[in-house]
Amino acid sequence: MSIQLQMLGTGNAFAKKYYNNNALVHADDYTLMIDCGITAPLALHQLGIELDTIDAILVSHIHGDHVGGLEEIGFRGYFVHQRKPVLYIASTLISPLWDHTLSGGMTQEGISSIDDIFDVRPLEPEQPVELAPGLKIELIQTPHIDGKYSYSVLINDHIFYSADMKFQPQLLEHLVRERGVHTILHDCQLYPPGIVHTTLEELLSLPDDVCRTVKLMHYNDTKDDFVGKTGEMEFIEQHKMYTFPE
Ligand SMILES: Nc1ccn([C@@H]2O[C@@H]3COP(=O)(O)O[C@H]3[C@H]2O)c(=O)n1
Ligand SMILES: [Zn+2]
Ligand SMILES: [Zn+2]
Repeated sequence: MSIQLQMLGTGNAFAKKYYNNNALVHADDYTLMIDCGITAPLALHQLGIELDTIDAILVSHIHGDHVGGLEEIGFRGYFVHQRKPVLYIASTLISPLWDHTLSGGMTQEGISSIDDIFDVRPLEPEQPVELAPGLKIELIQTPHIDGKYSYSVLINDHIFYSADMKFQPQLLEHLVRERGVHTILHDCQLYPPGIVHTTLEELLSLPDDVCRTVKLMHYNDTKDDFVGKTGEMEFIEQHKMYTFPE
């Protein structure tokens, strides 16, 4: 079965032309949302996608452009739909997400923990989980902010979806050459220095066989200036539906 991917947004944290870098992954009639940033509820609305068509949300790390929409989604589930959204999240991120991000806005009578709002399904890195027939995910811990956890996602063994991450050429080579990854969706900082992200320059330095698999996302508003300057790597466009072989 093929996987369909639609980015709700492809922008970086400060982009204004593009929504936050969040994705919908469709496997048959199951839909997984990867990250739920500040702009995710608006992007869903603009696309005419109802919340109840999303089967689960997966969180890569705790930054606003990746989790900032969870309060709205959680409250809508609690007060409007009387349904807890399913939340796949690395076990190390559960307490940071609730204690440092969500609890300030959401704690009230009847709501005292993340489990009151979400159907939390803890994940461990390198332990694949089948979410639905035809959709398997595996978290891979990748470096982003020193001292904080962040997890990229391997989809059906062959599609690597980067969380925000510093350049990891050895990991990317390993994924393509040893693990059969055919598509790498990678965050891309167009201007150096990357510091907490991978730059276009770094991605262009990858060997050809790896470079060929890379598609660029999480870019800034001047992305059009770089069209034709990214070698074999193409920019993923928000809202367009892409089909990848399994
Ligand atoms: N050490 C840091 C930490 C964060 N940042 C910026 O803040 C953004 C938070 O969301 P992001 O998508 O991870 O991108 C980060 C950097 O732009 C940064 O530039 N340097
Ligand atoms: Zn980000
Ligand atoms: Zn980040």
